[in-house]
Amino acid sequence: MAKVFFMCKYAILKKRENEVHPVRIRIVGAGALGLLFASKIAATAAIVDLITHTQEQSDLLTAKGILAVSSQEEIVYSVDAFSMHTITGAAELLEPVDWLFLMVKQKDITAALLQQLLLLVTPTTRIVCFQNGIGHMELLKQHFSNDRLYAAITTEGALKLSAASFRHSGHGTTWIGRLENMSSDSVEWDEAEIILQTMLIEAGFNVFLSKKIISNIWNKLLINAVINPLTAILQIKNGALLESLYIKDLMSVLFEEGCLVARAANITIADNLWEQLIHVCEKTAENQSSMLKDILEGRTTEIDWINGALIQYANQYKLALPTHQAFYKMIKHLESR
Ligand SMILES: NC(=O)C1=CN([C@@H]2O[C@H](COP(=O)(O)OP(=O)(O)OC[C@H]3O[C@@H](n4cnc5c(N)ncnc54)[C@H](OP(=O)(O)O)[C@@H]3O)[C@@H](O)[C@H]2O)C=CC1
Ligand SMILES: CC(C)(CO)C(=O)C(=O)O
Repeated sequence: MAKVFFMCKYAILKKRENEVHPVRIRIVGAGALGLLFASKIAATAAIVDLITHTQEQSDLLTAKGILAVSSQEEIVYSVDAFSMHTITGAAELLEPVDWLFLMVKQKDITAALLQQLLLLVTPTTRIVCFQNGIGHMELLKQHFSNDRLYAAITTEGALKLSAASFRHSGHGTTWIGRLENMSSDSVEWDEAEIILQTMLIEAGFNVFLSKKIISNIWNKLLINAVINPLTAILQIKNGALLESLYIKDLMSVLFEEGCLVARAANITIADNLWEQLIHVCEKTAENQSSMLKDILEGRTTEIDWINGALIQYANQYKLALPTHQAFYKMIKHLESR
């Protein structure tokens, strides 16, 4: 039987005694990624709270903590959790935070959520968006200035098992970067950014600060735009994509069409991006992609922000993306069943 450990606030508070100002993090979205980051951060000297969608989930998390499940052990992390609906009526009761991590899906970034976010931050809170795909940062920019907006790209893998438990399905790397333009030689990371990176490394994440986050976002987008729709339509795990020459041909066509758009948008594509794509399939061979999971569980997918977004850019540049168009329509059909 797996061993169960309890990480309680008492131990964490004791650890904080000598600290001048522990970094404060607020995580919006207590799904797979939110539970992973909240639990690992809760085990450091940082202070973290979680904003859930429902009252039921915040009550459960407050009472029982987050259960991190692995094949060797189960660990319970105690966290503060509040539901979005309760706190928007009494946001002044929340502690101010240094960083807000936005960990909802693309479809959840609605006008209402953006209004609610305004209540969860102070003018100095910086916001980091972890979504796969593109389109979300444009929405965020309508409400927050560029100098406090960050994007993150992560290859961590997390699976939500229940409202208060998750499995860390794959260790990866996370790149965090300011949205405002940074020329590669003139960058000095400020103290808050270094503190955040140090804390996340202490929490067990492999984290880099990136001067080219837009290019990181697009490079991951080009990978997701191949793996996600193919695995979702064929209903196979990521590794199985590499087992057929026919599928590899399709991967290559999707990849080349995606690169066409990225080049038109002036994005730097990594020289070895195709090799990276193959490596992702190998490294996550046993995983179901997020799009396959969404389809199997009857949820809408992030296709509109992945292949759909590429198609929109292509229209703007008058480029044809017939294969992405076809896959987009097939996923939309599967979503509508
Ligand atoms: N999981 C992973 O391994 C990775 C995920 N990502 C990206 O991270 C993002 C999140 O993914 P993931 O964690 O898997 O998704 P999940 O669906 O597991 O989590 C999203 C969470 O956001 C909550 N939510 C939705 N709307 C609101 C709201 N208005 N207020 C508060 N909470 C809300 C949902 O609550 P409810 O379900 O109750 O509606 C849900 O708990 C996605 O864009 C994904 O592409 C990137 C890399 C890896
Ligand atoms: C990289 C990949 C394809 C891993 O499954 C992913 O990000 C996803 O499933 O959305």
